[in-house]
Amino acid sequence: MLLPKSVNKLSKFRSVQYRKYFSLFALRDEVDGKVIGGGGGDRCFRKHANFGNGKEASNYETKRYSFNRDPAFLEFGAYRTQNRHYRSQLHIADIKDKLLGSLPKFVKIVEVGPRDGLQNEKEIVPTYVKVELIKMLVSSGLPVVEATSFVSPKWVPQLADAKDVISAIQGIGHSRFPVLTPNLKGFEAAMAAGAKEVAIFASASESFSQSNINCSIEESLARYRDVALAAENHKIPVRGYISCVVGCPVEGAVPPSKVAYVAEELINMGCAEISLGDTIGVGTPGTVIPMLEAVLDVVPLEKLAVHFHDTYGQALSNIMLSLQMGISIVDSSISGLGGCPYAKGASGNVATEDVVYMLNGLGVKTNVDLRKLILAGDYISKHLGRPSGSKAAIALSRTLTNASKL
Ligand SMILES: CC(C)(COP(=O)([O-])OP(=O)([O-])OC[C@H]1O[C@@H](n2cnc3c(N)ncnc32)[C@H](O)[C@@H]1OP(=O)([O-])[O-])[C@@H](O)C(=O)NCCC(=O)NCCSC(=O)C[C@@](C)(O)CC(=O)[O-]
Repeated sequence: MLLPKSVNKLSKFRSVQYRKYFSLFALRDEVDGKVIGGGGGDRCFRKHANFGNGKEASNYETKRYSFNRDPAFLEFGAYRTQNRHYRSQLHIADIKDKLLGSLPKFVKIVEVGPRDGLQNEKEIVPTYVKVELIKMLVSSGLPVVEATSFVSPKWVPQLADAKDVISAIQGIGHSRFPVLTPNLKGFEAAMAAGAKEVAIFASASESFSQSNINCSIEESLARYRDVALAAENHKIPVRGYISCVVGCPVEGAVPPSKVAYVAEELINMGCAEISLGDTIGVGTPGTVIPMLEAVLDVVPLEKLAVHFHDTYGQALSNIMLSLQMGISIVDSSISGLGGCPYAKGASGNVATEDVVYMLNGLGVKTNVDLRKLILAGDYISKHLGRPSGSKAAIALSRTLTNASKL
């Protein structure tokens, strides 16, 4: 391959394949994901990062790189030694396009920490702490913060203050605050408290349905039809969850066809969105792909959300492949809080900070400010008296010297 010799020649390349090449080598700020540099290899990366920071690189090393200061052209750079000429390997862009070309440009993050994250906490978290957490999450730019559940306080004592939480967050920011409602009783209580969106939660596993909501899958679907109808009358959007989409703590592997069946029932009753929950975090890309394929056969892509727990450390890889399959709604929980009271051993959801960090690195927009997110995680982790479950938050808190001063 001949290296282009002039900017004019490069411009020709740029007009055709600029985006591809540029993002292949883009170096992004680790916190906000903004592009600060790029290049065709480690060395180009470093040099370009220097320019991105506004510093002139004037040492001998610099001269050995063939690159232009315009970030758009850097990817065409090459590294030469006396014996070898290292090229930018433009064909790698095809691989990148194959692997990442289908990623959505924007991902909507549904923060479930105040509900899914806290519902499993044994010590009751005071209402004011929940409200402050929600305010901090809203200020980070999260578009949806699932706030609480209107379930039986005997079943989930931690969320017995649902009414107070909802009334305290009325009018905060521009985020939406859906709440879980297992039946008409919960729906009516949610409406009375001022909730404007609800979520219903079915399961693809019979055993889990029994242990979580004390009824069979069919009974739950009948209840949810009533809730969905009531919501339609109130012009309230309904989200439908399906638990155990890959595995169940009692039954083991769950067939994708069963998930597809429940998903279609939920769609038919009017759910605006279906969130697929790997409740016990056993899924891997190998088991998640067939499940998503089965559901995509009956639910439009834009209505699907993924909800991965990170029990086996698989959540980010499962999210990545979901994005590659075109899904653009991802549930996550601040600091990786959570677990389900009716799924023993299930750990928290994937941490929101980790998801945002990954999406920033991929150049996928979320409109979420990772610094503010880290502050929210810091707040709740301190209250709970344990370290954050987010690896990105822990690592960044070290480098961002004092997170509370950001
Ligand atoms: C569904 C029920 C209520 C059935 O519970 P039940 O005991 O079968 O219901 P019941 O109708 O016989 O009522 C029993 C008592 O609960 C009351 N009750 C009944 N409904 C309500 C209500 N809405 N709000 C407040 N109180 C309620 C009702 O009034 C009665 O009170 P009593 O007469 O004994 O004083 C119960 O099983 C329940 O509340 N379960 C909720 C369990 C739960 O919240 N699980 C966690 C959420 S799901 C999840 O985390 C998974 C997900 C979504 O994140 C996705 C994933 O990761 O997989």
